Amino acid sequence: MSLIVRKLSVPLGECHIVEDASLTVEPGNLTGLIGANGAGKSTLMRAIAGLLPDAKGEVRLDDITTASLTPRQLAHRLAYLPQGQQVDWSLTVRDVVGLGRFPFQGRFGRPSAEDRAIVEDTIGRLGLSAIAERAATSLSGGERALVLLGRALAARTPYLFADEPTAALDPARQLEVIDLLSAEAKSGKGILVVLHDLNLASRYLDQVIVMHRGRIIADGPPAEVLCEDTLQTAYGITPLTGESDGQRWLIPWRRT
Ligand SMILES: Nc1ncnc2c1ncn2[C@@H]1O[C@H](COP(=O)(O)OP(=O)(O)OP(=O)(O)O)[C@@H](O)[C@H]1O
Repeated sequence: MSLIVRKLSVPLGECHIVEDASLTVEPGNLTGLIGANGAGKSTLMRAIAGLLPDAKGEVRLDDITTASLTPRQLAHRLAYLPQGQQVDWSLTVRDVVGLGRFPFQGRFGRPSAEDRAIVEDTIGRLGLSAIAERAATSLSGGERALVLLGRALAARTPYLFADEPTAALDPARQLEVIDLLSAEAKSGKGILVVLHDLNLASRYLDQVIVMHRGRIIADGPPAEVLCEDTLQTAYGITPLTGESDGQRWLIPWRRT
């Protein structure tokens, strides 16, 4: 059981934004997609999530081709947190998190007791209880990012995609969210996250996939993949690395 992507390409006119991408997201693993701005990470994630009809290639979710699933069937298996999403709806924080349960309700169905319990649990885990009744449009950037992550988590799908879930967060919240995603993975979910923070990638990811100009140039455990050569190709940087508490840390040190 896993999410397997084979030779996925996203055409744009005569060229490709993503070309021949093959990867596997294993349940139990926190898998990261990294690479420079414009490398194709969000496009690849959106294509895997079935949001780009022009994409070519195959995506199999636990041995089922996603092309054969209805949007609702796919939403039962995969939740997707887009990059930097705004909230324009006049809903409370609790309502926005509750939208994550929508695919599990009938057309005119009301949230079940289980739906409500999952929403409260998600709000609690993300530390949002104190603002649960606030209008979502009144939130700070970091609060909004947590609420939208809550919506994706509340779906409780076996696979979760999150595009830069830590980008708007302060350092403590970044650690909190990556710890939470790590715990979700350990509980058996297959999680794919886009990250720009190489230190979080080095310390927390089980598997790192590096993109460069629309192609995957490396895929493996952080200790192997986050090496000088790959980081130079991907970003044109030299890292500074070290070890603390048995974990390897890594910070971008100079441009090369
Ligand atoms: N509809 C489109 N039309 C033209 N160019 C596009 C379109 N969608 C994406 N691109 C281009 O494709 C490239 C990859 O975009 P993508 O958003 O996947 O990058 P990314 O790796 O997620 O970048 P970032 O780290 O900046 O979020 C970028 O150069 C982007 O401008």
